[in-house]
Amino acid sequence: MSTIAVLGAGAWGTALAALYARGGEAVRLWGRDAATIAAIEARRENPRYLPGIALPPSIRPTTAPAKALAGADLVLLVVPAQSLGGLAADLAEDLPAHATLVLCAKGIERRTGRFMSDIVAEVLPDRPVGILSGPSFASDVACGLPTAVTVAAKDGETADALARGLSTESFRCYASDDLRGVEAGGALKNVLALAAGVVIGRSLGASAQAALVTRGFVELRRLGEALGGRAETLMGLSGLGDLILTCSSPQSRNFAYGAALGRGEDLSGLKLAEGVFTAAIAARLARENGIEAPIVETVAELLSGELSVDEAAQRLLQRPLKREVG
Ligand SMILES: NC(=O)C1=CN([C@@H]2O[C@H](COP(=O)(O)OP(=O)(O)OC[C@H]3O[C@@H](n4cnc5c(N)ncnc54)[C@H](OP(=O)(O)O)[C@@H]3O)[C@@H](O)[C@H]2O)C=CC1
Ligand SMILES: O=C(CO)COP(=O)(O)O
Repeated sequence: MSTIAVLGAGAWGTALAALYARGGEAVRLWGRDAATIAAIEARRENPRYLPGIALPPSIRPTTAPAKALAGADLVLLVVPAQSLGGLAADLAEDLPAHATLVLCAKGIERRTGRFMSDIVAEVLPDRPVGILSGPSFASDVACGLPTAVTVAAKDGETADALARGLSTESFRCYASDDLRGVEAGGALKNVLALAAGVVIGRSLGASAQAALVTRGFVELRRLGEALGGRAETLMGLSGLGDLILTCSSPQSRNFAYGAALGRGEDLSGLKLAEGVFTAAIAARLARENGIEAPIVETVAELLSGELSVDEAAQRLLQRPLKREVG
């Protein structure tokens, strides 16, 4: 049995806590919001982020990071990408010496262009670090529905050990030593899910959706490779797999955000959509690396208000014709 500290009591942190508690691990769930933690303690439910899903009674919720971390073998960091640096710095002194960190956010730090593993390597150097990414909606996982994801680390043995430790009967983890490929896939698919949502929200049709997702995947692969990932990783669960999931389901918050944008609705009060924070920095990284990424760039300009939805669609349709491959 492992002792697992899950840091971040949002939808994904709560779902992972439920998954591993059900699997018989000792799970502590840390959240900064006292009301949410009190509700989990009292009602075995996270009413704010996973309403209606019963949580195992063995989860130990807390607002004290030191309590969550004491004796932990695995520490799952499950806060939004833009908050990871601050949280990692705050934890430094309470982290058990032997604990392996598993980074679960999907994004790129918008101010610096750092990936999640870069942030943690700077703030907590010399720590074993893994990335967990792949098609996995929190509510599915929290309910025990099956899926498969990728767990990556810099070296294959650490990745293998993490994949064994993090797999359960319903949650199948494949190991990878392509850390950058896995984190790039997870971050970039969110930007493309926004675009797919816009297509559906603006009623441009299922054909346009399929065309956009396919050309979006070309961009994900090109940019992911330019940033150091491997093509086969980007074609795996954390790239193509998660792209298929989030570009086709309104259950995806990124897709739902894009759909609301496409319908011209008020966007305030929507749930976390990581692609909103990643789009501009992904577009910048593409430009800096000489990568053609018109969909990513268009999403960034749409979000910044430089383009309207119809102008964005026209811009993509009116690009010069070219060969499909090459
Ligand atoms: N939901 C999903 O299906 C999946 C999500 N992910 C990824 O996991 C990450 C987290 O997403 P998710 O849990 O869904 O997001 P939610 O919006 O559901 O929850 C975010 C949680 O992080 C907390 N938080 C935010 N900022 C900080 C901070 N500075 N310090 C401490 N806690 C903080 C929030 O606390 P508070 O309530 O106090 O604001 C909240 O508990 C994202 O990168 C997402 O892409 C990955 C796979 C699946
Ligand atoms: O990453 C996810 C599923 O794999 C969750 O996607 P959303 O953040 O778009 O809801």
